[in-house]
Amino acid sequence: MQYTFYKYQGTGNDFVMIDNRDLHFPKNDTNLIEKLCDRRFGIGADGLILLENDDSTDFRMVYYNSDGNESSMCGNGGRCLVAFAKQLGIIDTETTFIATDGLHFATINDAGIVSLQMKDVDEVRENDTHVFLNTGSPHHVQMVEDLHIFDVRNEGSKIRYSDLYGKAGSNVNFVSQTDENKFRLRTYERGVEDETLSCGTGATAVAIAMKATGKTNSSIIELQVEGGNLEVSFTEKNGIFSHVFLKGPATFVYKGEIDA
Ligand SMILES: N[C@H](CCC[C@H](N)C(=O)O)C(=O)O
Repeated sequence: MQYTFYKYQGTGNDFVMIDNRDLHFPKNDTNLIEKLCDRRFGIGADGLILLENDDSTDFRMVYYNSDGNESSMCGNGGRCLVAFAKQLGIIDTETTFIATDGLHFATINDAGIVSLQMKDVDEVRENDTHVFLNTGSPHHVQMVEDLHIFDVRNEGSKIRYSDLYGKAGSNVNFVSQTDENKFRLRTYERGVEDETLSCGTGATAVAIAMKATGKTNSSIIELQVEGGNLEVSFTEKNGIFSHVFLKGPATFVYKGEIDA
């Protein structure tokens, strides 16, 4: 079977995007999705995203990690999907779409910068070594020294598979503060089972966790990730974070055909 795909990346978190409005794609074929995401035997990506029709919004987002399994919300993938929808002529400069964690409003400017509204966060679980919260995907957040030489893959894997997070596991973010409202993070991603160059729900989780734990008083946070820079902004009232926006570039790389 031949598939047309579009490759996108958002601060180095990369995706195979497929226009599935005609529902031709075999959504339950885990092995096919894993192969398409394989960086040697396939196209190569951290995840695969289907754009589908929806009765009450501009489109539906269906997200798969590179292990081939459907998963929870992907912030960078959501931003790339907005750019893809514009490339297909489905939207112009703003949209509302539906994803596994609910509705998302987003805008895209002429420079391809996408600002994506993320779900509200009403629970930030703090303890002495780390913070846990869900920004559409589950995230463990902990401060580390010497982040630039930290063993993210091994240390992240230990936490992801630990008793802390049971069978479902969690994404794991390691953070250092570089200024009052600036942080650097590196992320071990569940379902990729490796460090990725960026994680949008992770950057969102780090920004909220840093505010919740008093590391910053700002509500506009700059995140340096391995693949670039993201901005997260929010409103906080009585421990509830709303109007949460994840902003950054979403870039079309190439269009291709693959027999698989
Ligand atoms: N690996 C995540 C989903 C993708 C998250 C990440 N790519 C993002 O940009 O938010 C999970 O299974 O929870």
